[in-house]
Amino acid sequence: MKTALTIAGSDSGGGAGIQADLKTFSANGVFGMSVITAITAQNTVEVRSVQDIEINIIKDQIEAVFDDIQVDAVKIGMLSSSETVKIVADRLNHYSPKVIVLDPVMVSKGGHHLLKEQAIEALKAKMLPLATVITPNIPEAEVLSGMTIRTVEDMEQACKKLYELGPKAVLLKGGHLEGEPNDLLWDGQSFNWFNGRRVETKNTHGTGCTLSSAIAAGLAKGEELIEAIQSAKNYISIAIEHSLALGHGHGPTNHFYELYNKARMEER
Ligand SMILES: Nc1ncnc2c1ncn2[C@@H]1O[C@H](COP(=O)(O)OP(=O)(O)O)[C@@H](O)[C@H]1O
Ligand SMILES: Cc1ncc(COP(=O)(O)O)c(N)n1
Repeated sequence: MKTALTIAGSDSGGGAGIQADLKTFSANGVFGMSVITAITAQNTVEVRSVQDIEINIIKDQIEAVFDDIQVDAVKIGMLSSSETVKIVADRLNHYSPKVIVLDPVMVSKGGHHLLKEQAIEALKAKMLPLATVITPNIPEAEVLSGMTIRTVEDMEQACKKLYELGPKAVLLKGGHLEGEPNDLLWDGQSFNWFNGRRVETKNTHGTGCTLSSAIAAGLAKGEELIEAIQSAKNYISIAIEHSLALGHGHGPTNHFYELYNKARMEER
């Protein structure tokens, strides 16, 4: 079985972070492993508190996995501090996994900062150049590129600017713009659009985590980047369409809709 490792924060509410990543890996047929960088006390409404995990423990988790188990793809989410960015980058440089999908998580849907401002420069300098693909949303791409993004032309320009920072490809997610949620890929050669249909729902907690983990799962299975993104886009679209109205804020997506649906059909 192919494997994927998430290096990210824990979401007690279960919809984003490590929990979303492991559910996504499982739903997409790869064996999931995790390195926890921070623990968030979080639900669908808010992040109440955050404890960063000690740097040595982050290092030990990464080494424990890589020293023993084949890692077919790495997905990176919440990194929280510049110290965490640096140790993760250092260890990934050492083990050089074939695939690194970097979701440059910065702020939760409720507005809580999940990456300290002082860590943004370290993320740009140390992590972006290691990535097979980065998956920023519009606000994250604005911070990383230093430009405002309102139109399709802005999206194209931002992709090119982010590509200059060193990743092999940039997938800029259009979910935060008005209109259809279309995502744009730039791989230094050409643009590819992955189009979606907007679902009118507030239950979008963990959509970014889920998309990036699904891309990592596809790449772990040996799919080409475009194929992996297309199947991840199909997966997240279904997960949002059947999202769950749990909690009082932004509910989670439905990671196992297809499996539950198949099981129900077979029962009939
Ligand atoms: N309401 C929606 N309906 C359908 N797809 C959506 C919706 N909102 C976001 N998406 C898609 O979900 C994925 C995650 O995007 P986004 O919500 O922008 O990320 P993030 O969680 O990092 O802010 C993207 O493919 C985006 O186009
Ligand atoms: C621990 C953790 N990591 C990431 C996110 C971002 O979630 P989203 O995918 O909705 O941007 C989150 N809310 N909590």
